[in-house]
Amino acid sequence: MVEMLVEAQNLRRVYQRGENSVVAVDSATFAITSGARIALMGPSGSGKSTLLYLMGGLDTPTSGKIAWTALGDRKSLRPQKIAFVFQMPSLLAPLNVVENVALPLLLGNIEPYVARKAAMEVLERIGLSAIADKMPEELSGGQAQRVAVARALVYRPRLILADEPTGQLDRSTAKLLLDVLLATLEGTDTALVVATHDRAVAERLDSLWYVRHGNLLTSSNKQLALGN
Ligand SMILES: Nc1ncnc2c1ncn2[C@@H]1O[C@H](COP(=O)(O)OP(=O)(O)OP(=O)(O)O)[C@@H](O)[C@H]1O
Repeated sequence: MVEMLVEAQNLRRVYQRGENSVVAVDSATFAITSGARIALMGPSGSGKSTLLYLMGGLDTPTSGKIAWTALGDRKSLRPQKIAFVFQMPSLLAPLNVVENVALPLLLGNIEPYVARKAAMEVLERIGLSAIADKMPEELSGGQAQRVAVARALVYRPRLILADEPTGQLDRSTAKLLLDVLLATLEGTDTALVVATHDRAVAERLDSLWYVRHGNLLTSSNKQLALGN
C-alpha cells in the first residue's frame, strides 16, 4: 500500500538577514509517498537544503502548509521516522563507529545492548563490520559517509533525506555510497530524497525534482531537467 508520508502546499521560507530578507523557498507544492526515490537538483543557493529541512521538520515554513500524513506530528518525526544524511560526515569524534551508529537508538532510550546489536546488524548489512571498533578520525571520507548512512538506517526510518551525501567524495566512492544506500533500501518502502549536483546520482533515482530560485518543479520524468 502506498502511503502519503509528506504533503506540502505553497511552502515559502524567508530568512531575515538584518534589513534584508532572502526568499530561500518561494513556492513548493509536493507529495512524498512511501517507496519514492527522488533526486532534488538545482543550482547552488536555489533552496535544496532549505527544502530538505522543511521536509524533515527541522525548519518551519514562513507560510504554506506541510503535514506528515502517515507519520504523525512534527515532534515525533526524528530520529525514528525521518533520518538525515548530511554532506559532511557528522560522526561524533569520541565515539567509535558502532557507538555512532547506535546513537539514535540510545537517544531513543533503547537498551544499550539492543542498540549495539542493531547497529552491528546494519554495519554488517552494508559491509562495514570490520571497522566497527574504529574511531571516526581513522576513517576515510567514504567510510565515514557510509557510517553516516548506517546511522540513518538503524531505526529503519520511513524517509531518508540526504543533503549532497556524495559531495565530498570522488566518483568511485560516490558510486559505492549510492550502491550501498540503494541496495539496502531495495524491497523496502522507505522513501529517499537526495539533494545533489551530481547527474550520475540523479540518474539512479526514479524521480527528478528541480529547484530554481526557490521554486520547485516536481516530475517523475527525469529527461525533463536532465535535458536528454
Ligand atoms: N540560515 C540562513 N540564513 C539566511 N539565509 C539563508 C540561510 N540558509 C540558507 N539561506 C539562503 O537561502 C538560499 C537557499 O539556500 P539553500 O542552502 O537552501 O540552497 P541550496 O540549493 O541547498 O544550495 P547549495 O547547493 O549551495 O547547498 C540561499 O540564498 C542562502 O544563502
